[in-house]
Amino acid sequence: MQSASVRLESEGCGVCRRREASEGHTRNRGDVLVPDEAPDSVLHRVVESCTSSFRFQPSSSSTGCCISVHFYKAVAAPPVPLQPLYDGSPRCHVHGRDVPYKLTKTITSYVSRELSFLGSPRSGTASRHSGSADRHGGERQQAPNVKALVASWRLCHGAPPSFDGYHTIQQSMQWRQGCRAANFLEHVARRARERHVRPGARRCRKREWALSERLPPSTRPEPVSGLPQPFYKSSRFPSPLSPHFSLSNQLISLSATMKVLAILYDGGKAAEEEPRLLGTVENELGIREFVESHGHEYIVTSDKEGPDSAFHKHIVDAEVLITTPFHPGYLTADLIKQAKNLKICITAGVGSDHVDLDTAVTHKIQVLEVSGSNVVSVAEHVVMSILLLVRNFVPAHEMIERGDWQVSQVARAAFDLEGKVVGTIGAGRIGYRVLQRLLPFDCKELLYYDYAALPAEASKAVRARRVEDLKEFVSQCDVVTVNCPLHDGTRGLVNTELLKHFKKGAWLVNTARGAICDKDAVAAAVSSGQLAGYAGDVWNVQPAPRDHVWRTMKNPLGGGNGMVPHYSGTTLDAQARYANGVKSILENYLKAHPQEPQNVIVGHGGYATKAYGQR
Ligand SMILES: NC(=O)c1ccc[n+]([C@@H]2O[C@H](COP(=O)([O-])OP(=O)(O)OC[C@H]3O[C@@H](n4cnc5c(N)ncnc54)[C@H](O)[C@@H]3O)[C@@H](O)[C@H]2O)c1
Repeated sequence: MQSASVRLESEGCGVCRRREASEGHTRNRGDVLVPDEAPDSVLHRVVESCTSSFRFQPSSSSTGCCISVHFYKAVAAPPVPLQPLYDGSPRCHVHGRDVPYKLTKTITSYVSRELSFLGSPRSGTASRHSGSADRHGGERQQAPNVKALVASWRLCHGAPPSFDGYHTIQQSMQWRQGCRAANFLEHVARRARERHVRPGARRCRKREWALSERLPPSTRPEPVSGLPQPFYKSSRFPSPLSPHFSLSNQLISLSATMKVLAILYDGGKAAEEEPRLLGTVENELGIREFVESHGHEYIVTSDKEGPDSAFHKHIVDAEVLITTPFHPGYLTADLIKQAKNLKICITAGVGSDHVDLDTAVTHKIQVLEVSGSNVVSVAEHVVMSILLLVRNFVPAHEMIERGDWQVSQVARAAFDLEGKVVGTIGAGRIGYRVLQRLLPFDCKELLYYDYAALPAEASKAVRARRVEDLKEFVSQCDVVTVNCPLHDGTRGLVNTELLKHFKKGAWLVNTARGAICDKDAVAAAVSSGQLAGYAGDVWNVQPAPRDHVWRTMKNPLGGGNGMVPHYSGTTLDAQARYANGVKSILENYLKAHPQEPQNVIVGHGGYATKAYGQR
């Protein structure tokens, strides 16, 4: 028996091919058989679908994309087995990177499905144009060619092929990222959409796109026995039995709309006047056009508290969540459980403690932040806060505003930073930059407490000494600055007990996270004079309630408060950096490119950093 075959072959781009040739590696390929007795219309339909969707001509290949499609008539007698389309591992190398490879399989399964649903040659089912009655009416059996496909797949794989379209599509939605082929699919979808919104523009698939958009659920036929249910049940995809089903529709669906939800802070008039306030609801991180040009929905809100909030409402079907530490949308374990589509959380800034990271790990949700985007901004703020506390700046300025002039009143609590011992809890990106910036002040000593020791060269460069015991560390410092992330090991770290070990009259600066310091313990220590002052911009709840004790606490001399709203890491310079960073993380996600390793807090199913607790 002669067979017509459709061969889907992963051809690879020039870079991949050269690399693979040098490694002696051959690409995997997949053949889908069209039995010889299949009516020409079936083959015609497949070829037409593939050519229109992939825009490859029969027997042609392309190096513009990692997928090419070959059509040919095989003369070999069956069984011409289905070649494994991928090697069992869901990954391959593209441009030397480890990226998902499953997409080729997905395409093959679509083609298989096209074939199988177009009908059994024996039952004489129909061509594209004549077959709608056939596809809708009467009972259909699983087509013999499906069985043949399953059987030959079994021969090759020892397992049946996945005809479970739902499963495959779901997965390919994930695999889309990083796979060069996915770019192509997105391109196809985008072109289709563009054409749709520009009626009359060139000959196009506008009709198909419009139909798939309009297809009401009721037009989807009931499941057919013997075929997997989930595929039919998926509301995203028209049934293959529908007259509107086509490979190209499926491909468009593949890159269908996802919801990107951003929780940002209200910028009000300031944001209207200053477009560089990118982290605001008004200016939307400057990525609306980018997100929407990819056909995705972009929801931006500041309404984040309580079950009726926009955050709680939209998180249920959002695929991407963007939050900012300056106005954090708290993604609790409960919310994660409700967020069935959620794949990736992006922190517009640094510090992802507003996400329940352990639950994100178990739900395989990636958590990324724009590492380094505002570390200089914060380090500068830390140095400023140390100086304003040590030099008693705030009461001096308030005196001037009041119209008073009493030098002794403020000078009695003012000191030089020179000759003091300053220590940082956490010597990561920010902590280390603080040490670097303190170097010219000729402090008596610079100390750090961190479970990860600095490399010898790095600690030598800032002349910092590591102290391994926290109580011992604080007891040696005149100034303590907190620069570690908030996690189980640091929540409430600076509490009544630890404060007893501070030098009497020490200064404490915390720009890391409010909850690292016990609110009431700190307020008590400031008012008793155990701490000469406390400064920072982070609060245990944000926005801080009007009556938060840290707003008004004072030391016995009426000073010692350097609190400001959470803004040290959101200078206009920092906003430009983290908005860009969010965009490039999103871009990588959409294109399935690997993320920058330093941005990954939780990767696929595991922590990618050691900064959030010793593991
Ligand atoms: N106020 C702001 O605007 C702002 C902006 C950016 C970052 N931050 C906060 O600063 C934190 C640090 O940022 P980074 O970029 O320096 O992070 P980083 O990951 O570079 O450094 C964190 C350091 O803390 C250390 N650490 C973790 N747990 C510790 C513990 N229990 N004791 C001692 N050290 C510990 C880690 O080992 C690491 O060296 C962020 O997690 C965030 O919470 C605040």
